[in-house]
Amino acid sequence: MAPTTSSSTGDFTSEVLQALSKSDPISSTESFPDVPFESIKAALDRLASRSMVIYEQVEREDVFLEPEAEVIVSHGSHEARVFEAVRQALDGLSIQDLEGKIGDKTVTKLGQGKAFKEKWIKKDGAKLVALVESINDVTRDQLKVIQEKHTHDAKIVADLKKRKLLRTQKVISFRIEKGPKFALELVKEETDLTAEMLASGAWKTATFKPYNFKALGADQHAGALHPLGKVRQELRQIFFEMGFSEMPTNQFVESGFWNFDTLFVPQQHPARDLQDTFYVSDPVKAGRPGPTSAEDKNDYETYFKNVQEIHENGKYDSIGYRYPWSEDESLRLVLRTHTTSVSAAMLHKLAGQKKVDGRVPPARYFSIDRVFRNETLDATHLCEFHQVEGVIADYGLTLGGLMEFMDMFFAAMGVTGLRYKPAYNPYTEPSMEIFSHHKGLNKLVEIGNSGIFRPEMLEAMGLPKDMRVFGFGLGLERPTMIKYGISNIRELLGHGVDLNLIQKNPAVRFDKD
Ligand SMILES: N[C@@H](Cc1ccccc1)C(=O)O
Repeated sequence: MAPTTSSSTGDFTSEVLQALSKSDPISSTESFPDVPFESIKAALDRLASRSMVIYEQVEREDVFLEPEAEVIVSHGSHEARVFEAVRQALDGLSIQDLEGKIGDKTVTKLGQGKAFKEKWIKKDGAKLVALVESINDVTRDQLKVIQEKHTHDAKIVADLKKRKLLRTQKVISFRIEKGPKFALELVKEETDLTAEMLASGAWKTATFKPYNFKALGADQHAGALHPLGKVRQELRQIFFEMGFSEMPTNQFVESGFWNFDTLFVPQQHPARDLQDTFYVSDPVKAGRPGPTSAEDKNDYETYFKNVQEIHENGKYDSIGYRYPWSEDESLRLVLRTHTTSVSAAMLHKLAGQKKVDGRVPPARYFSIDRVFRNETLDATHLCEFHQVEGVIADYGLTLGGLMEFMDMFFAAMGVTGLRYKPAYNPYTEPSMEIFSHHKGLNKLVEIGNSGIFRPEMLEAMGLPKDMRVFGFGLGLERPTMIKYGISNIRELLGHGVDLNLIQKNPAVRFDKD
């Protein structure tokens, strides 16, 4: 790289050092009136970081001439011009002639007044005559000083300002003095210790640049949390605080058995149609349900048979659906349409768990994970979404208790004033859709689905007759969109997501109604 001179790089360090060697301290605006503020500041920072100079910023008010004052400096004050015109006319001047000579009515008028007051001229009949040989044009002299120095005696400045001849302007300058390591030359500071320096021994005399611990550092392009992940985390916290434990939902593909049959969804149910469910084409079928680990001692064979029987012939005081149940249909692989398939597996395991005080212990489970439905895509629907699911298994549960629980759960999310509407699910009876009043839309919107699981489902698993199980489900996307003010689901999930939105959305959110 070609060597560059200091002025071509805009580096004023050597100019500053030169100026300081001649007088100390100096003022930046006096020593370098034409150098831009930023260049001076950059040079001073460099020098100060090496203790070569010490500087401080000072603010002062400079005065500048108004256009009228500029005219006075070049032509004399009004009164001086009047006096000069009168003095030059050896036997006096009429007022009209004076006006003609000066060529400006206001200057003539104001100047006359002041010249009279100063006793420089007087009226002699119809004429004006001079009273003195010469005068001192004090105003002009004062303005000349100010034009050069931009400052003067405070009283003079105040007077001239009152006469609207001056304006003031704030000027920022630096007061600069020599620092403890002052020198005329800036020593090159090394930023790296190189192999050459070690080999030549140059490291012994080199000056190293100190670390700048105040530097902000380069942008790290670190990962950012997705809004869905953040709201999911908030919900997990609510569940944990309410005594729930998390279900394993890491299996997106289920058999029809777990996704539908265990939940008493008949094999002809429209939800199982191709239009609603994604079936897996390879492999088409799962094996029969069985233990998920070596420790899993549950009886899957009996359960499988019970499910078949309750569908086909009825059992547990239920007449069932009475249709020829197909094992092939039950073993077809599907992308799970809800996480209730996992709830079913967990409740089945609960039934086989060791009894506590002679009975199946109460339990609370939740999950928040992906489900898949063959939906027509639009601004609020994708063919996959995240389902928030909860189940509570206990004795003596009532529908009123479910409503009270849902009120509490949603209140923890900041949603109050719930309304319930009777609904239908094949696996719950009674079932309720949950609504909340949406202030923005000014109407009730559905925010969840819930119910008490049917005995056909629970007793097939082997759960005791007097155990009741609440279940509920809601989407994670809708509350997230409301909380983050996103109106199109495609901006939240999928390839249309704006990464800026993900990176910029706040870590702390002030929820709006
Ligand atoms: N599975 C239901 C939610 C639900 C779960 C449990 C009981 C009742 C309803 C849904 O997908 O909407």
